[in-house]
Amino acid sequence: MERGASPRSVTPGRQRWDVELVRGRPRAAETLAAALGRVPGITDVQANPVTGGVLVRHDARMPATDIGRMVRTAVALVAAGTARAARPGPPRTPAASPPPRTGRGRSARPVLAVGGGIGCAVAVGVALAKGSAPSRQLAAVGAVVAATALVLRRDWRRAVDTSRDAVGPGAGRHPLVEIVGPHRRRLYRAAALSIACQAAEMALGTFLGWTGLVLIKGEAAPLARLGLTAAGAQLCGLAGLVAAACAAVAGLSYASNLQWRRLGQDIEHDWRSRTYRHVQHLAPRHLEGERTSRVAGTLTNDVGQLGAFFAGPANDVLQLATSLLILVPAFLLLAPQIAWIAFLPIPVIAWLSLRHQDKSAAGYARTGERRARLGSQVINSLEAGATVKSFCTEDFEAARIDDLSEAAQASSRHSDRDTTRHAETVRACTTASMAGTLLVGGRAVLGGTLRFEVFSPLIGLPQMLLMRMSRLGGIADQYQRTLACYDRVRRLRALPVETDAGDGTLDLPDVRGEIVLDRVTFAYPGRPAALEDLSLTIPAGRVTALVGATGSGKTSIAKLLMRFQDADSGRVLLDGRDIRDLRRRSLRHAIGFVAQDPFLFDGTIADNIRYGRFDASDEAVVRAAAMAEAHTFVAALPDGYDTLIGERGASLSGGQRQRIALARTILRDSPVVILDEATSAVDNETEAAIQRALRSFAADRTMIVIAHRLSTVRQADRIYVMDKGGIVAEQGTHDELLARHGHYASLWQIQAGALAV
Ligand SMILES: Nc1ncnc2c1ncn2[C@@H]1O[C@H](COP(=O)(O)OP(=O)(O)OP(=O)(O)O)[C@@H](O)[C@H]1O
Repeated sequence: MERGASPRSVTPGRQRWDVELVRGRPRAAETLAAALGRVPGITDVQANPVTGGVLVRHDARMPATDIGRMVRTAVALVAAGTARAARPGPPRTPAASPPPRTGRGRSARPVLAVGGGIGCAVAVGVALAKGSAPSRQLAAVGAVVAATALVLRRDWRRAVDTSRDAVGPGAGRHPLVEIVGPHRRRLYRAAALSIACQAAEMALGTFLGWTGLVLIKGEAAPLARLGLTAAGAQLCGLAGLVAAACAAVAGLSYASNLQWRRLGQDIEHDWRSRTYRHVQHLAPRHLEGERTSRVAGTLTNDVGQLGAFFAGPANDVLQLATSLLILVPAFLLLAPQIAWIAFLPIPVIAWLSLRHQDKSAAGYARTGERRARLGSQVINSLEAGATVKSFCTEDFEAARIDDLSEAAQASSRHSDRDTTRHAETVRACTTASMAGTLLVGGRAVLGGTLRFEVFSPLIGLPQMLLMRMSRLGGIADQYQRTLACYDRVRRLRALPVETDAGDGTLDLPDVRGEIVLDRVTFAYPGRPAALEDLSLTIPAGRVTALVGATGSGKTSIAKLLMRFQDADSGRVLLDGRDIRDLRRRSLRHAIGFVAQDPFLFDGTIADNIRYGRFDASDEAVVRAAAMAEAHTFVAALPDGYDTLIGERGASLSGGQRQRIALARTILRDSPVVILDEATSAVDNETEAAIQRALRSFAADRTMIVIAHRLSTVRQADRIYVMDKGGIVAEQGTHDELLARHGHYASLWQIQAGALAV
């Protein structure tokens, strides 16, 4: 690895890099992306601060080594800039400085914080050295509280700042506030119940302490003050109070746990639905760069973690805070001389937890990334089961998973070591504080400055608190995981959805279906042009065929018509209207499309044919199936149209799948139909039958047939023969093209077997 940047994959026009510098640093990621984006020939740069991955798309004609050099130079420059920014020194140039914040400048904050901290420390020092006993104790506890507040405030602000640096919805608010979103009411309800439960638990602890006092000293003073003077009466009274407190704790704990869990589930459901809806509306080009399993991982695991944090650790934090709010005043009031030692570990633990969080952030991001890669490979290998078996590469695949699993395990091992060390340090702090409270409190009791009856009930309470605090390590861990997951969710939601510049609609019965490509040039990011200055006309109500060399841009034309992609220059017109002036939904309703590799859903055959026209009658389904030559084989199945076909239609043959997909498009009855190699997997005889059936279907609509098998397009009204680089080499009817003795004619001869004779 060179200066923290190493190439992960290099393909023509595209390189993926792992850049340590940007991991966990959104600003550095943005700067690097902006710097590289300005390099001529680089068309697109995406730098992911969560994973440290940098995707560079560039002109495929540029040598990969040049791009590599530029990436390394840019990383070195950004690293130098980051180091300069981190050092105190001359102010940065305005271009490199972050935008000014509102109110007091950001740079003033540390100075104020340090100034304030020094001021507080001096005040505390003076009070401790010169003050009276109560003021000394107050100052000590005040220092503990102030230190805790400073540490927590720093973390809160940092999370908000990171959020502000980020892109997408919710940027600028604390992630936890953003995660709760519209469920604040339930959060408040759950919090109120938790607080009440905590108070009941404290009361129970106090009553148990008093019971001990009655047994040891014969009476508990607070009860005597209430009129219960006899030990027996006090014990009976205490039994009642303990029973009531127990019932209250049980009831409140049940209700609050239920509320927290419901909150977790609501958050999970809400984020999953919203994010999934967003993903459904993403522009296809944005999803092409993402691995499906990675997106699925975000929608399941990451979103699950958002809910899980509120179902568990958030409740723990609140209980801890409530305990503190009750105990700090109680101690200050009743036993100020031991308050500082009882609460001393709080800022220490808070600081340790946040330092752990700093250290573990990159680790979690790395582990998440490696797990995503592992998950993706597992799914890929399973889906490629037949290929793997036919190539006898089971061992190779197993070794591949082994390696990825090992890498994921190694990075979690590292994080686990840190997490365990942190948890144990926290436990050591809490135990030390417990011992310290006992010793200092015990000395105060022996010295007569603290009454035993006060010390006795109080001693159990901080223990309860400290036990809870020992969980702070785990809570910080969960918090960190949640932030990492939230970041991934937010990045997914920041990908742009399809928007409509125009708001034109189409009245389907009025669509004639004339399509014109007017000097269209189109290139996939970082690739040479797939279509170059292409002009062609597809007449309305006719069958037009696109044939020609593989990779000559036939499918790309279909994608432009459907607006899965947009032309870089030139226009695509439908009935004389630029399709960019139309609403996408309206345009897509007007076009039926059978893709080269059609997707069938896990469900019945009827469900799949009905997909997109869910209200179609059974008769209409059967008619469409008959037209696609599917009815005979479907009717022969034991369950007919109710046959379950498995994931992606796994229990059907390739040709059967194609016919179901064709029936689905026929049922949709759109005025324009594009068949992209729609019958490539069916035998010649069946295809001829489909052609005959489609003739009546095509009578009043525009059909575009993309095919390699020329017999499929023989009857077309016009045939365009495409050549590499998306240009039209020849055009005409089948007979006209044969008469030209050009490319089409030789293709026909090859396919007809004439040359073989
Ligand atoms: N998603 C993509 N990203 C980058 N390049 C792509 C993408 N899809 C297609 N291409 C490239 O665009 C060019 C045209 O591809 P297209 O699929 O339109 O060709 P085609 O004529 O339909 O090929 P075939 O007959 O093999 O289906 C090819 O060079 C291909 O590699």
